[in-house]
Amino acid sequence: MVLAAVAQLKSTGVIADNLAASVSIIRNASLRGAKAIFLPEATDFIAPTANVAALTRSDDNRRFVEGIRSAAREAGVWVSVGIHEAPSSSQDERDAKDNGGRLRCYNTQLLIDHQGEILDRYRKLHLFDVDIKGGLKILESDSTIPGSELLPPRSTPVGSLGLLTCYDLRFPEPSLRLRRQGAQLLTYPSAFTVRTGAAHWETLLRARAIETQSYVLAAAQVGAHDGTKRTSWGHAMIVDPWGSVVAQCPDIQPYKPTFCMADIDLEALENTRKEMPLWEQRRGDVFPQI
Ligand SMILES: O=C(O)CNC(=O)[C@H](CS)NC(=O)CCC(=O)C(=O)O
Repeated sequence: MVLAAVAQLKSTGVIADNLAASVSIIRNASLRGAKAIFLPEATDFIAPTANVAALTRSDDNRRFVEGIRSAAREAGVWVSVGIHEAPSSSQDERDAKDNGGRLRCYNTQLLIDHQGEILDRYRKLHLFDVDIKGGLKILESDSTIPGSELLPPRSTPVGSLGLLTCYDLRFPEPSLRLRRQGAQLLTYPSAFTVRTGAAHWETLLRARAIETQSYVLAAAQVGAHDGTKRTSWGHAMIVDPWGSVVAQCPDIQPYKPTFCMADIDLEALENTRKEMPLWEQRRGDVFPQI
């Protein structure tokens, strides 16, 4: 058995503050025995859309990534963290411009090992473009370039880990593909809205855990983000392969940076999979594409 921690915090437009909160969570969770620590989507900053391109390319943002890598190395733990990632070459930068000529970025989850090395950069595949009556209109693709590939699961101290992000949660096909490729845990760093989170968040997380018979690690942004109209749902949690919520962060205001932890029991996971062998029962003859 090994402990995993998921974080809940409220990122602001001040990158250095968000780094300090994240480093403190990494240190405290590792002191309490966690071997892998999961931070939310957009932990580096949440700011008005007009500021996203410049903040993404700022020295502060480079320092953010270096600071998380150092904290992982010093604590000797693995860290997953959601960031805004600039395209790496000037050609990619040109391709990244939106219709208005604005520079876009990737919504990226970094997976960092206990030595501070960045092993994976998962770029969010499904972007949150919605227009819901009652005032929820968000066009993530205005500021974000969609990723183009699912990464194979990565072997970590808490098990074989599949990387996904936030809105990807609504699409079962990548989670099923990752499970077929051997994932035992799925991670969804998120910044769900209050409107959709109240209705769908826990149900979707538990559904993904139940149908893939995997742990689901869901770090989350929480609360009203300064300078924006956005408020995040929080409810960061860990769900086990049977679908039980085995850890959840507090929903008490004022929101403080926090984390919750659960034991990852891979033996119980394998038993669950043996007792109800969904993967031997799938109708690949009828649904070959997964
Ligand atoms: O890049 C950033 O600044 C942070 N990213 C986000 O907050 C993203 C895109 S706007 N949020 C979601 O995907 C929410 C999904 C959601 O709420 C749902 O599926 O219901």
